[in-house]
Amino acid sequence: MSLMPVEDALARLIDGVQPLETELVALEAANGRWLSAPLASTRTQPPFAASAMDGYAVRAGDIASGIAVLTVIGEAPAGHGFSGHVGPGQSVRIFTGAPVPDGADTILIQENAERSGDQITILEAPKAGAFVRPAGLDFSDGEVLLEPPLRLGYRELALAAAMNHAVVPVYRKPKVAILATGDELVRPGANPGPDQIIASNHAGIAALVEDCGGLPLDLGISKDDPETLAAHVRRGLAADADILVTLGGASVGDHDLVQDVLGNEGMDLAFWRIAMRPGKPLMAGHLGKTKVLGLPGNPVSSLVCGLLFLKPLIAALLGQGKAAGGTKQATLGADLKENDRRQDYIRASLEEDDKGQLVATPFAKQDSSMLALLSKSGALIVRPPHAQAEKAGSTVPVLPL
Ligand SMILES: Nc1nc2c(c(=O)[nH]1)N[C@H]1C(S)=C(S)[C@@H](COP(=O)(O)OP(=O)(O)OC[C@H]3O[C@@H](n4cnc5c(N)ncnc54)[C@H](O)[C@@H]3O)O[C@H]1N2
Ligand code: MOO
Repeated sequence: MSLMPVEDALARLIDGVQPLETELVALEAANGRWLSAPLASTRTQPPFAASAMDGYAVRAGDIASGIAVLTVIGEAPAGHGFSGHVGPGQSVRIFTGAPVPDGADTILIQENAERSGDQITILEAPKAGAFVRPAGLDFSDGEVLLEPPLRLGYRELALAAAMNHAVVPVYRKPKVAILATGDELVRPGANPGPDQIIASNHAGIAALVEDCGGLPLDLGISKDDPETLAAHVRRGLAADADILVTLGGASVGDHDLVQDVLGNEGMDLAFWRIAMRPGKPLMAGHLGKTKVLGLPGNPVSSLVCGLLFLKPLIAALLGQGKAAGGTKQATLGADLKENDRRQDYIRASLEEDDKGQLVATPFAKQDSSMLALLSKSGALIVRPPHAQAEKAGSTVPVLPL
């Protein structure tokens, strides 16, 4: 049985995937969304030379000539500029954020002035231009400050607001329908029968979808019979899912019906069975406009395949092009034996040694049903097919989790 290399499968899955449509969303709803077009400022910020401190707007020339006392001729709070002109020997009471009045060019902070009526005595002379923010210090009208690929977070949203955008263009969230399969499965919180277990993959994959910027859609659990499975699949298609993820039923057992049922529904198969561990029975195809990803049932296989395949697929739909590999180099913390033909993703702890170097130590047990072990893992050590035995202390690529 030939198995497809991981890189080939990933390329087949991602190549030619076009980003989804753009929608305009209010800033309040845009946290975590992926920007779909460059965003230029509609303003210069600050739009005028502004005071950075509370104090007095003065003339640098007066200070240089050694004047010690100035007359206060008006006031400029933030939002209310002083409309007159500051002449020699004069100053204006000013507050942080207010426009520096015409004629003035320097701020004397109030701690360094003593006021008496409309006179101030300079206690400590400011440097010329002190505490004045020139117009455009932050950015200028027309400047492109945010560009895709970019996920909008708190800093970007504050900046978009300062640029005077109330709405931003973002890619529509990919809708990911998730369907678990198996007579043995019940939802978390239910009472399992004696031969049943709790369906766990759904919760993990849905969270991963959200982390990637997608919208998970729960299609529930289908029994292992073709009609029920087909009905669930049709519900996913009717909901206009961009991606249909099936969980389990992807292997070769008599009750692994997913591929047959999807085939009957008209799926074009792109690939099935990958040279990787965990995750060998991974399957992909498309049903009309809906991309289909069949993840293996074993929980760790499901989540690792989600990370390696579903995540880049969602990224491509959100305009991120080819997602980077994301591996780092780490020192191996224990010996590894030689690898077979499947690319291995070995669950490992990840720690920093006293020199700040990452150390990845593989766990002894690697069964693909062990979720507790996965949650303890800091990284997956990536072992290419047929990799030679490796001694502790050598350098290996790791995928931090
Ligand atoms: N004769 C062979 N048997 C198997 C092969 C093979 O090549 N030849 N491949 C094995 C590998 S590798 C994997 S991975 C599994 C995956 O098979 P399926 O995708 O068909 O998954 P199921 O058989 O439905 O389930 C496997 C296992 O995972 C549990 N499961 C399923 N769904 C969930 C869920 N949503 N939440 C939690 N646990 C789930 C299920 O109860 C089984 O224990 O096949 C091997 N067999
Ligand atoms: O691929 Mo399976 O995921 O080895 O358990």
